[in-house]
Amino acid sequence: MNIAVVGTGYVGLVTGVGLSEIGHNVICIDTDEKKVTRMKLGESPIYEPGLDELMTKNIKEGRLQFTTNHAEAFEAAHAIYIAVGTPENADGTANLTYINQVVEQIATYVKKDIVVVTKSTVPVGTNHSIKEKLNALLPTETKAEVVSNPEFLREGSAVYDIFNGDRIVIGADSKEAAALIREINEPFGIPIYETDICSAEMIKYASNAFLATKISFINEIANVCEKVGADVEQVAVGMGLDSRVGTQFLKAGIGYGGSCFPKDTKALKKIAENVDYDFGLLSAVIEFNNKQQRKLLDQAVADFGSLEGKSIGVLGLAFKPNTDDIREAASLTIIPELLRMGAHVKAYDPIAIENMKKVLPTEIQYTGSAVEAIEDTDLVLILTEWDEFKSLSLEIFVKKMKSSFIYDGRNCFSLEAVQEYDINYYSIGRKMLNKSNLATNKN
Ligand SMILES: NC(=O)C1=CN([C@@H]2O[C@H](COP(=O)(O)OP(=O)(O)OC[C@H]3O[C@@H](n4cnc5c(N)ncnc54)[C@H](O)[C@@H]3O)[C@@H](O)[C@H]2O)C=CC1
Ligand SMILES: O=C(O)[C@H]1O[C@H](OP(=O)(O)OP(=O)(O)OC[C@H]2O[C@@H](n3ccc(=O)[nH]c3=O)[C@H](O)[C@@H]2O)[C@H](O)[C@@H](O)[C@@H]1O
Repeated sequence: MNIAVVGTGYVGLVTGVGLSEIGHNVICIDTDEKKVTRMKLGESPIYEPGLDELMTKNIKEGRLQFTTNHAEAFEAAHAIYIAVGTPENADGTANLTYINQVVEQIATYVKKDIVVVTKSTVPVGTNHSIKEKLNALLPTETKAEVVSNPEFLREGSAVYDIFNGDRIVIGADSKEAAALIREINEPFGIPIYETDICSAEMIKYASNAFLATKISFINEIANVCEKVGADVEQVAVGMGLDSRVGTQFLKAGIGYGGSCFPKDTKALKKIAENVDYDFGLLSAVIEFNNKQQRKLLDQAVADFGSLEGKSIGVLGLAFKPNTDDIREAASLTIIPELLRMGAHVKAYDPIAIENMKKVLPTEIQYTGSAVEAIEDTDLVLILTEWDEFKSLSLEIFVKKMKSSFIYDGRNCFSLEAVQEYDINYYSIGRKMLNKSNLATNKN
């Protein structure tokens, strides 16, 4: 099958590469010329383990091409996938500017019947309005069908997810269009769930909102655990043994970030508001997550008093490990606040430093290693659970830091391991290991 994929971000590029790997002829279009030039050489513009290799392979085998030219890309396409961004508007609603641009481009360049597949996360009703607009703009003899095919991949494991997802959702009103998209996807060997368009659009938002709720729930449990002397890690294991609860997404920490959970929870709240429904539970999840992202900061202020003049090492800038994405990361909440309070910040991340430099170019002292970031510091904050941090020897903290205060927002170390050292260790939902009575550190 010939497929055109519009937009080569995390979703478009990985989808395009995945579809070519299962045998389709794929042409990916992006308006960003620099990106397209790199991709033609087999270089991924995003950090995603395994992606470069798979791109190069499929380019060489002649199934994967890149262009900035929509007309060329649409010419032979049996289906056009839309995978452009749907960022957040200031009021929390989804911004459909890029989607609308693609609709115009399809209407301008498509000359035959076409099936348009929406991969982007869009509010319920968007696919119906895409179909209406297209059929109004296309010549009368040409017909467009629209299929909602939301994406569930995670950044950092996107290549794995595209071939090993739990389900592929196909939302369609037309049996023929649904059959075409089923046929395209069947080689993935992933269970396919067919439904109507509105339900497919809602499945995407409901899934992300549910996962965000699960994270906020375990984080609230963690906060109570700290106060009653329970250990959230053990509580999560015990809860997960019940298959109705499940073991995943019960990792307590400093809240969820990334380009989707924060944006999609707000968009769903707005979708409900637009039909006069107050989604109170979701509002609480969003509000609580904002507080949880500040948790280490609040704890540091409570323990140290003023942070002015303190040297603080930050380990981890990305919103989660194995990605260079810092969108809505806890680091973006915490670091500016530390700087405002007069602290000196040294920061290290294995791959997200370049992205952080675009936001805070001079205010932070970026280091080339984790060890340099912790050297001579009064306090270290761990914001992302990179394996590189988890495998650091705890002795290094004792040797290199001015005084060994580690505030771990991702529970990278076991309490048993930390207990072996002279370290003051605060983590999420677990006992605080307070070796040198923190009260004496207050300014
Ligand atoms: N990032 C993720 O892990 C996931 C994202 N999603 C959803 O997928 C959609 C895309 O997200 P990302 O891939 O993160 O976006 P992104 O922002 O990384 O990439 C979008 C790309 O589209 C290009 N573009 C914009 N307008 C264009 C046009 N008219 N023609 C050609 N290219 C155009 C941009 O230059 C950019 O390269 C969003 O709706 C998002 O919510 C869904 C699941 C996972
Ligand atoms: O719509 C999307 O864009 C995607 O959003 C998430 O994927 P992603 O944001 O890449 O990453 P996750 O692994 O879900 O992590 C999101 C955030 O939640 C946090 N998290 C996750 C799991 C957990 O147990 N605890 C926890 O705090 C992570 O640290 C991270 O900040 C979903 O997992 C994907 O299914 C979805 O396709």
